[in-house]
Amino acid sequence: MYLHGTSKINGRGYLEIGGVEAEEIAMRYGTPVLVYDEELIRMQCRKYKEAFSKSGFSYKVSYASKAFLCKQLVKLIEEEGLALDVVSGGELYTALQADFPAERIHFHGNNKTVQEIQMGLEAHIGCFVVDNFWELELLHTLAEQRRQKVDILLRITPGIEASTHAYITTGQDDSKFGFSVKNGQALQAARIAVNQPFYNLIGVHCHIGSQIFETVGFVKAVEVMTFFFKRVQEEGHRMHVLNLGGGFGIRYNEDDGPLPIKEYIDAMIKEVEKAFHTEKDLPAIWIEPGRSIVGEAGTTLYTIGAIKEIPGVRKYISVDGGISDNIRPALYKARHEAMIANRNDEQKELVSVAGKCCESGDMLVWDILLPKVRSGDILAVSCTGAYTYAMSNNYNKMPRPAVVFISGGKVKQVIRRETYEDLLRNEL
Ligand SMILES: Cc1ncc(COP(=O)(O)O)c(C=O)c1O
Ligand SMILES: N[C@@H](CCCC[NH3+])C(=O)O
Repeated sequence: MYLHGTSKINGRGYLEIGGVEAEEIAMRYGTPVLVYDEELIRMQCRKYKEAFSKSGFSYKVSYASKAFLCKQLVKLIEEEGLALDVVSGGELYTALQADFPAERIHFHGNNKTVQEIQMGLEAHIGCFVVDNFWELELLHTLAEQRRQKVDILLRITPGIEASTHAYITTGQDDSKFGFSVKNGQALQAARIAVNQPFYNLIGVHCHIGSQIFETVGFVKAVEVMTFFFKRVQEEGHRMHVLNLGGGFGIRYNEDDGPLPIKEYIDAMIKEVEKAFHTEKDLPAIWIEPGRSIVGEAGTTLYTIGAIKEIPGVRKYISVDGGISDNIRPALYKARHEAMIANRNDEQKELVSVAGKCCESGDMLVWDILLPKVRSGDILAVSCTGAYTYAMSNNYNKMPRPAVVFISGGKVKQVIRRETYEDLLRNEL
């Protein structure tokens, strides 16, 4: 297993994260437990800021909170000086409960409800990213009722489709998100926005996809976005924000080849500079990474229970979690790496790791070489920091795991494990 951040194999041959043995964490908090390497999260935040600050460009780095959100993480993001991207009332509520400065929050989403918009208006968040004509009208009506002027970005579909490893430029935008540049709806939306008295159209936004390993898609997006940006300015309306979204890839397994953060940012900056002739015309670049801030920092620890061998077919080792705490392998065929945290025997055997949910598809890792395991061993699955807890569920009435942050040898529980009572909390 590739070791990220402060993870290492110690002298005993055991996995250590942030100076603490994984086995000790498992014993103290039970399993499954999601362990975050706090130093690695902070390092990722700083890498983004450094990439921009050295360029002299005006910028804003927002953490896309959909990847993982809890109050303690909000505090960390605040301390690191990042802004926050939310996509729902629940995410906004969490941020506000953790006292995140509202003016540093922007609100995404293709179907914000009246209640969610009201919440954002009441909190005086930094801006809304308006996604469609319905919202363009609704948000303005609600802002007008409150006599409150709001800053908005328009979410634009630049017509670039990003897949995991490659890019295909699509002729037409078939997406539930945003206004298409190609069919003219983006320009139509901009014209409406600039004529609305309670709107201040400060810029445009796009997001081309997630887990991207190349710069070419971002560069193409900048081409389309700067073209559109200038087109709106030609009509006499000045904007100053170009939000290019998130999507920067991470290393889940040996086949993944993400670029250093600086390379993505440099490529974007270079292309933006190309499009504007004078420095005073340059917009601020905003980005909103999620996965690359928290993904590699997360490791899930499980206890191995049943071991089943089908001679000549496969050996299954089952753990005390599964699709309820990490749906990514089942949903995207995502390949996470794993290791036995409390032993490092030389001799390895091929096994597959199964979850305990009642689905044949509840497999965490297929075909992996592990030391000969025993029931009670601790299995560590790496790179589980993004879109795992955030997408967790109570299928089979599985309680959600505990979450801990580790830094400098200190473990801090940030989310307690759900109890069976929690599972019935809302039942009448
Ligand atoms: C609008 C928007 N911004 C940011 C992100 C974060 O993307 P990632 O986690 O890949 O950085 C997403 C998710 O794909 C998104 O939809
Ligand atoms: N949830 C997905 C990515 C979605 C990104 C959000 N728009 C994942 O785990 O990879």
